[in-house]
Amino acid sequence: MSNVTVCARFRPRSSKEMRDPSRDGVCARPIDAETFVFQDDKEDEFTFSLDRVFYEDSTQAALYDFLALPIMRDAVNGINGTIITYGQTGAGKTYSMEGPGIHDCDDHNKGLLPRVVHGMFEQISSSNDFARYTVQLSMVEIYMEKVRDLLDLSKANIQIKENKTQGILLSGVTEVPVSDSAEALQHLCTGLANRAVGETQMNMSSSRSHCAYLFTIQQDSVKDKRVKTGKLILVDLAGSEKADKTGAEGRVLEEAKTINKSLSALGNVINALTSGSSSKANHIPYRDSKLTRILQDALGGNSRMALLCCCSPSTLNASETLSTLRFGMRCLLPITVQGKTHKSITTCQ
Ligand SMILES: Nc1ncnc2c1ncn2[C@@H]1O[C@H](COP(=O)(O)OP(=O)(O)OP(=O)(O)O)[C@@H](O)[C@H]1O
Repeated sequence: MSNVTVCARFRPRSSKEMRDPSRDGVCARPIDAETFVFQDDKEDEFTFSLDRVFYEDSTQAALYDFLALPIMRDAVNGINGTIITYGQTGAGKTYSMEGPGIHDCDDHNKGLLPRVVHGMFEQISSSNDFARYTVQLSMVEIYMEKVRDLLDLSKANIQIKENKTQGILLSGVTEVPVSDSAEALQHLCTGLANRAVGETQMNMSSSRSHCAYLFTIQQDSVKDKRVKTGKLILVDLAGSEKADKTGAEGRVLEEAKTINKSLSALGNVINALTSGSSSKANHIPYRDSKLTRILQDALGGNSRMALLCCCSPSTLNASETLSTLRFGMRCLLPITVQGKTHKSITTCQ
């Protein structure tokens, strides 16, 4: 992977969290735009440095500009990209990805997904006359290792295939051609409404499934007939809370275990990609989960990825936030500090 960005975002505290009197109620103390000091349940302190930290007062626009805009631009130019929100349930993944609603929310609150859609069509319409673009949209949900088509709920078990020319394919998945942002947003709303219907049918919560928005952007050059294709995938992951902490039993426990397995598969894949070795011996375990298999093209090769670690700033959720941040640190590219290569520059104090 040529480029990976890892950021953290602390959402504002909820009213319940505001009432927590311990240690001012917050577990992170900002140092600057990349660094903060984190205090865990035992009051041990850790200094975290990431590519960017978005604190409680950060805007959706700032998040988009730093994290998503460069990846969207590259995707329009044929470079695959992935944007992922990670974190425990209620940490702000969906708010960051969608905002309060895809369609009917004001400009200020709009999340990454509608901003990416607007930005993509803006870039396409401002491009020169020598290229013709087509954009296709698919939307799937991964629940209990089954891939479900959110644009056609009758396709409840989509198979993942690979082909030499097109790479990873979701066999038979609905791909709708979209020619402007209004059309794309309309389909995304349909997909989200279907997701809610599916939840009721299966008696599950959306926080227990991964949701992936897939854009395939094809650029046909009028001049030299060259065709470039960029795949851009946005993923709102299932909540990352640990199975043993939820006190779950039966199906809920199975759900939690399946989610944990796929999230650790994702961590292992990104870790393998960023651990530096480009030799053939460096096996990338894409096949360990449906999630990593779907993301294979958008993560491997000459691609870009941004991971947003969504965090509660509250001491009430400190241990979950610490594991979210540790996941993020595993995904960072090694950094060379004073001649030594570090996986990250996290330090325990
Ligand atoms: N940056 C933010 N600014 C304002 N409110 C936020 C922000 N982030 C999250 N929230 C609010 O916090 C609550 C939880 O956020 P959200 O639903 O996005 O969490 P989540 O991680 O997606 O949870 P789940 O896994 O259940 O989907 C929501 O009420 C949301 O509006």
